[in-house]
Amino acid sequence: MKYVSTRGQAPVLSFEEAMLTGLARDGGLYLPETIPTLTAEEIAAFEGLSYEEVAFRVMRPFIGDSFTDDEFRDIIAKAYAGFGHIARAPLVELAPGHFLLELFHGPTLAFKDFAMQLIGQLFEVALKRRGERVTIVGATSGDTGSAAIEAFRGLENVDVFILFPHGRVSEVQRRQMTTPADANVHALALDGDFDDCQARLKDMFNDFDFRDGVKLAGVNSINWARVLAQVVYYFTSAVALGAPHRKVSFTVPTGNFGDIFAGYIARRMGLPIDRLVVATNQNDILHRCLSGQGYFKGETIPSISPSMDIQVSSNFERALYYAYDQDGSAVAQLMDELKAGGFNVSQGAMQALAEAFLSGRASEEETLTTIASTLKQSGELICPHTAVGVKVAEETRVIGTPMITLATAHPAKFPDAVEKASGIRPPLPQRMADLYDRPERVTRIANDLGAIEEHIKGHIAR
Ligand SMILES: Cc1ncc(COP(=O)(O)O)c(C=O)c1O
Ligand SMILES: N[C@@H](CCOP(=O)(O)O)C(=O)O
Repeated sequence: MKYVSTRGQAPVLSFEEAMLTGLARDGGLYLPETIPTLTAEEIAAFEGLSYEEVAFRVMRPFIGDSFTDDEFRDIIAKAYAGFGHIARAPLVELAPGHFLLELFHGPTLAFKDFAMQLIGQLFEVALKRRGERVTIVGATSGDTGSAAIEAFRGLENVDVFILFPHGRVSEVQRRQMTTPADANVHALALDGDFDDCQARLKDMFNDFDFRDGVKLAGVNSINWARVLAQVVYYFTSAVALGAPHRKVSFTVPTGNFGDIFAGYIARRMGLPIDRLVVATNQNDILHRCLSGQGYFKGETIPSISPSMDIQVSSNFERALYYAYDQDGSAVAQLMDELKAGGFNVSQGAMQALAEAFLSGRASEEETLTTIASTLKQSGELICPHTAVGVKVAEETRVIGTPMITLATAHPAKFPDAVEKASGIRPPLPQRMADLYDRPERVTRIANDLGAIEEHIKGHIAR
């Protein structure tokens, strides 16, 4: 299995190399050269299997010879052992035909744990075997950062630096990043928004002296392994509702487009997905683009679903690559135009995107109302990101086809918004009950590439 860049100018790599490399050296994102498929019989056979076994069968064809079967099974087992639910990703019925896929039973209470716990194990095995050490830098709007810290804290061969937008994450998210005491963990509060954090991260990858000097690695969904791990729960949930014998639809609260893109991959692997719906908050650049208005950056307005406050949606580049018939130079041209403010999508590519995705948006008011109405109708207390999904799913689902909305975070990560909407302040799980009492450790940093690079160079373990 070989991996190629969306911009067509970077070395072709193995799974392990692509995972450790992060951003391609031409600025693009790695994708498998071909997408393996599963037959209807192979998918039907997932029924009744453990999450771990399905994870093995779905991901194995993408791994090539980077890990042996025994190694890979062992890694998967360790990755999900700490989840607080035996099903790992349980389904809950909200209303007849509308289901929530609860993705918040991992250690940091968001869907990011599914991929991050896995790649923590994958990195550890690969780095030990190679005798290498890496510097992981991550950009976060709140959830990737805490999941990465949890997955990599205390590991011998890794330093972790997380850039988060100062004042734009929830207090729980911030404390999850600033309270771990491990020496290899560094939380950096950047003066800017998430797009600034992600832009500086990509700048670091494109600064080859720095990149090679610190052995930079990435665990954002830049990293293909992150997306791959998220493909699995599309299969487990769809099969639980009758796939491949019937179609199912998904609505995905979306920001950086990694989670919905994993659904797109599941469909291309053979999972019969009917509707794949992108749900955005008031930062609705993706909804506007999928509605035919081009992809033009605006100001990011802070919302009550802060993890989705994103304008430059990294994985949309991967969707564009397929929409433009895998033409790397066309994608590179669009990404150049994006630097100058945005681009229009060609008619053919727009048609391909429209065949793949539907979209919708929820305003702040609609998000609050949905938290309240969902509680009233089903007894489920949901986080604001999930509420964006539920609202859009209700508008786009069709009778006769089950709709699965991805519940991407636990409501306790966003207690202020949830309390405002429902009157209930969701408590943190017992194991995190002292989060507000733990001392914080954080460095405030300017939105300046040189300053960030100097800080990292001065703080990596030698
Ligand atoms: C809770 C939550 N919901 C939804 C999203 C959006 O997911 P994605 O960035 O994969 O589109 C994020 C951020 O990634 C998130 O943290
Ligand atoms: N919402 C994310 C943003 C980063 O997304 P990623 O999937 O590329 O890591 C977050 O919570 O940090």
